[in-house]
Amino acid sequence: MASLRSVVLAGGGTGGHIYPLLAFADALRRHFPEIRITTLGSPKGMENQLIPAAGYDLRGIPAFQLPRSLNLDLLRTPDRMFKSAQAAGEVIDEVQAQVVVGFGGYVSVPAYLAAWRRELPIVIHEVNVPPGVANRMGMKFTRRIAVGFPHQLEQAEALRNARLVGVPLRTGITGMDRPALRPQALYHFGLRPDLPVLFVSGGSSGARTINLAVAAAAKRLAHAGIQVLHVQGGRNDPFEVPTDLPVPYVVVPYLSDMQLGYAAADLMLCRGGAITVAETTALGMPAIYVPYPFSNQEQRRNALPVVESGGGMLVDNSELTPEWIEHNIIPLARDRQRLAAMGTAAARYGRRDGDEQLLRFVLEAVS
Ligand SMILES: CC(=O)N[C@H]1[C@@H](OP(=O)(O)OP(=O)(O)OC[C@H]2O[C@@H](n3ccc(=O)[nH]c3=O)[C@H](O)[C@@H]2O)O[C@H](CO)[C@@H](O)[C@@H]1O
Repeated sequence: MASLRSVVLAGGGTGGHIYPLLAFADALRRHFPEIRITTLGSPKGMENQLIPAAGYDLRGIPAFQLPRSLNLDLLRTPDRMFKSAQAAGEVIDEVQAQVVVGFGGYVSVPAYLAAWRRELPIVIHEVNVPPGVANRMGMKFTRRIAVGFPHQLEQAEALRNARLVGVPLRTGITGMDRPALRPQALYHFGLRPDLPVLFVSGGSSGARTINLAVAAAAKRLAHAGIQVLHVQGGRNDPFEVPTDLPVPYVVVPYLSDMQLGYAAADLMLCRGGAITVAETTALGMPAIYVPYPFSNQEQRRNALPVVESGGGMLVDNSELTPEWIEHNIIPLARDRQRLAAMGTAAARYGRRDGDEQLLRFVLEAVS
C-alpha cells in the first residue's frame, strides 16, 4: 500500500461538503497516524466552525464565487481566481502535499487549479446529480472522480466513468448501535421511552418550510402521542411551538452529535441532501424526504432510489402541510411493523464503507 505523508483536503460551504471531508480525514488518520492533513476553506463557510472543532488544520483561502454555469463570466474574475489559486498553491507547497482531494464548494476550485499547475494528483468526490459547479470545473483537470451513489453513474454524463465509493460518513454514525444508544439519547433530550419519536432535520442549514409545517402540526402530533425532536438548523429563524403540549416537543438549534438524534428517532422527516440520505440509509432509518425544490432536483434524485426500494416516502415541499403530516406521518409513526420494514429496506440501500473506499481510490492516485 502506498504511504501518505501529507494531504490537502478542500471543501466548504455547507455541512454537505464538510462532513464527508472530515470523515475522510479521520480515515486517513486511522491508517496513517503520522500524516499531515491540511484543509482549505473559505472565510464564511460552516467549515470555520466544524473543521477546527474536529481538530484539523484549516487554512482560509480568499473567497471566490464561480458563476452558476461554466460560461464566459469566468473570464471576468481571473484576478480573484488567480489570487485564490495562488493562496491554495502556497499551502500545497508549504505542506508538500502529495495529493489534493476535493469535496466541492467554491473553495475547491483554487485547490484544483493549484494542484493541476503543480502536476499533483487530484481526486474529486461528488455526491450530487448534476455535479456541483466547482467539481464540474475540477473535472477539467482530472479523471479521478469518485461518487457516492449508483444513480449518479447513470444520470450524469460527466460521472459515467466515475468510481462508486459511497460517502465517507463519521464513525460516530456508522459505528453506532442505535438500539444500545437509544436510552442515553432519549434521556439526553428529555424524551419518553414509551412513545415514538419523530426526528426533524432540514439538513445542515435547516429548512424553513419543514420547520413551519411541523411546528404548526405540533398539537396534532402531541395528541396522537408522537414526540418530536426538531433540529432548527444552523441558518434558520426560530419558530413558535405551543408550550402546553401533553408530550415532549424538543427544539434544538443544531446537533454536533447527530448520532444522538438518530439514536432517539423512530422516524425521520428531512430534506434529501446527499449526506443525510447516505446517513439515514447507512443506519436503516425510515425517513420521509422533502426534497429542496430549488436545486436542480438533486435532492429528489438522492431520495428517489431509497423510496423506490421501500426505505421511505417522498413528499413535495409544497405538499408538506400540517394536514399532510396528520394524515401520513401520524399513522406511520404509530405503525411499528411498517417502520421496521422501511428501515430494513433503507439499510439494504445504505453503505457504511465510503471512507475506506475513497481512501483506496486516493491511494491508487498517488501510487
Ligand atoms: C439546499 C442545498 O443545496 N443543499 C445541499 C447541501 O445540503 P446540506 O449541506 O444540508 O447537506 P446534507 O443534507 O447532505 O448533509 C447534512 C449534514 O449535516 C449534518 N447535520 C445536520 C444537522 C445538524 O444539526 N447536525 C448535523 O451534523 C448531517 O448529519 C449531515 O451529515 O449539500 C448536499 C451535499 O452536497 C446536497 O445534496 C444538498 O442538496
